[in-house]
Amino acid sequence: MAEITTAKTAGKKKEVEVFDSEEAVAVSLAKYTADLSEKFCKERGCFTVVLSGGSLIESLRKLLEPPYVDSIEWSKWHVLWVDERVVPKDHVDSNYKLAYDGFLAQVPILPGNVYAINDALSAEGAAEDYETCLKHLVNMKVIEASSVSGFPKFDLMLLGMGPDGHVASLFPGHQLCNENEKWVTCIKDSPKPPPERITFTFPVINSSAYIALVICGAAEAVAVQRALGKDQNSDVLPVQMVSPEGELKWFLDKDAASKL
Ligand SMILES: O=C(O)[C@H](O)[C@@H](O)[C@H](O)[C@H](O)COP(=O)(O)O
Repeated sequence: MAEITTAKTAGKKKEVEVFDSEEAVAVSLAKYTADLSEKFCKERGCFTVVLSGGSLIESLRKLLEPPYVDSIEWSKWHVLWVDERVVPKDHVDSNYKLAYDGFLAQVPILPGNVYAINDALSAEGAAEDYETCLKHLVNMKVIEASSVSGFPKFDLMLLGMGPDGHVASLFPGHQLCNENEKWVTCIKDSPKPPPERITFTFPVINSSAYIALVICGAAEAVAVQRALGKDQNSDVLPVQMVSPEGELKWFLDKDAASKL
């Protein structure tokens, strides 16, 4: 049985759900994503979904099966990345390749609605180019603009977390965690290889309507404990800075939640 904790602070809703297994996380994540897809396709005529790299893509596998594979309005999806490694799109480290091979190639999302980074550019160039792409999509009203922050407001952001508490390519103690003007920026000294990446900034992440933080495995348990337990440590982990305008839901398996 899943354990659920829900809290509302200053109008923001945060829910933490602990599942018995990664399989149960994947089942619930598929329903959560499909329900939001239905809501936004009905309300806005499209659905903007932001992916991260890592194990998240594997956790989306239930969307590739009935009933969701047939019921989701895939042609209304617009897919972007919260972070990407600065490597060619066919490189083993590419988040695009990971998502394409493991997910996108198996559903009828329109190729023109999949926004990969320009892999012909430098890290700085790719970040600027991606920000320009976001601005265009906001102007076209594919992506909403937040009336609170003015930053792009994605319908659903799907985030993983590293054992050190990083999200996207925003690492503990790194100055990029404090970037508050740019929409997309680059890092050239990522502690997790490869070193060059582009990433959305916290103002963009936190303007989201919905964020799912999907965390499985014992390696992440200490960071989960620091973020959700009674933490005495004054250093704030990037994952603790995730605080969307809309709703935040943590999907944890019991190993990730083992220190709570
Ligand atoms: O490009 C990346 O490295 C990812 O976007 C990164 O932020 C990832 O989501 C976390 O590191 C969690 O990865 P795991 O789920 O594989 O632990």
